[in-house]
Amino acid sequence: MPHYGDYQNEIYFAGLAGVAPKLPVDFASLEARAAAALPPAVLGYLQGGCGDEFTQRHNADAFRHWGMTPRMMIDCARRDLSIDLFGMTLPSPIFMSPVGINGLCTQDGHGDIAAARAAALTGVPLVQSTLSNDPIEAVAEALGDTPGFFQLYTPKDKPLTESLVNRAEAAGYKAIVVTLDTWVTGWRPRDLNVANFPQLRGHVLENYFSDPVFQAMLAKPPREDLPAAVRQWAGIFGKVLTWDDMPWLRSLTRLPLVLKGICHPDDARRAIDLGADAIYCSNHGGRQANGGIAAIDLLPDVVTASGTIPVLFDSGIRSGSDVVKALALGATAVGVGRPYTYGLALDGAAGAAHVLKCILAEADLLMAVNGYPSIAQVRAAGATRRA
Ligand SMILES: Cc1cc2nc3c(=O)[nH]c(=O)nc-3n(C[C@H](O)[C@H](O)[C@H](O)COP(=O)(O)O)c2cc1C
Ligand SMILES: O=C(O)C(=O)c1ccccc1
Repeated sequence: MPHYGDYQNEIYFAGLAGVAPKLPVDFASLEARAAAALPPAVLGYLQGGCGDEFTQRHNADAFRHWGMTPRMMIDCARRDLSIDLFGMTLPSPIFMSPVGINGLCTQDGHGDIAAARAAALTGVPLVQSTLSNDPIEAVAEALGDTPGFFQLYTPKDKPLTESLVNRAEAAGYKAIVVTLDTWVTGWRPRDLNVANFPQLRGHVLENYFSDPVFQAMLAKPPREDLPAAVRQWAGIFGKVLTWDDMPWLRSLTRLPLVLKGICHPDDARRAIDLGADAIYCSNHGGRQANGGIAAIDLLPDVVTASGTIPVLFDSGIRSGSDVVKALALGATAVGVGRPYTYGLALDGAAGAAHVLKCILAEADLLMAVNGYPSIAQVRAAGATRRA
């Protein structure tokens, strides 16, 4: 069983030899470092959100009004952070949320591979976006034995959708995560003010360009006429999905089917009735709709509606204590988004792995101090909303 809290001692002991951690251990310092290092357009796309970014800020701030009560005299010398998901036992309760511009986070343009290596280094599963600078097959290889889940942006073209899902299955991905909230892009002032949308500049489209069904839609290979390929992509990117599409989505795969972007308990119930294997409660980090309620405040009702079906959660996770709170509120597994991308940008796979290790160390030590030896105990203890 990994002892995630040991990362703390590693850091302090390295300090005895005069070595401080290469990257900060807290989100605020990490974000400041990334802001200084990243090209402004990449930073704006990563850091930015919808409208005046109220929902995005509130996602993170809302964790402050949830609290946990420590319990004493419980043997927590060894903590078990493992969870069961999709028939697998995973060593920790976190995963890497899909981020479609991981590819641009490293200078070599292979940030998707670096993210997969970070997953392999930590055992933290990666949800790999459809948007990628490297094809999902290469990303799967870099994952080694660590599980990957494929996040599907459902194209308007059904044969292309089928091809992407078949490729993900063949490459060994363990679940299909269909994102529901991004068939159209939310209003993002930071990107609009500099007229920058990376996909339209030909970035992160490798899964389309490498796909035989997509290639057959073009007169020339994508790299020989990039503007035409990008136009084609823009034309087919986002299918408007409705509940009537669920039987078709369900028929695409035997892998567990996860619906990402569910925020309302009625939607969770409907998804489960129509065959979803897991619910992914998320508001896309406040990038898609502004003015909404913080995702963590929506989680408890979604969990109740989901019964025994697993609930994945992300949006606003910045620390180990955020992870523990989300688990206490009923999440089965918790997604880290922006924090790992900053690590990726600053130090590639090692940087992203550092961020994940810090979050896990803090979560583990919090469980130790609070008297929760396992995730089941965290969940049983719950969290309280402050007035
Ligand atoms: C730059 C960026 C790109 C993203 N790309 C995708 C994507 O391709 N697919 C997807 O389902 N979600 C995508 N997301 C949303 C994340 O999966 C996740 O829901 C979000 O980052 C959670 O918010 P947080 O990072 O503020 O915690 C993206 C998020 C960011 C920051
Ligand atoms: O930037 C995003 O959050 C994202 O997931 C996305 C992907 C494609 C088109 C628009 C937004």
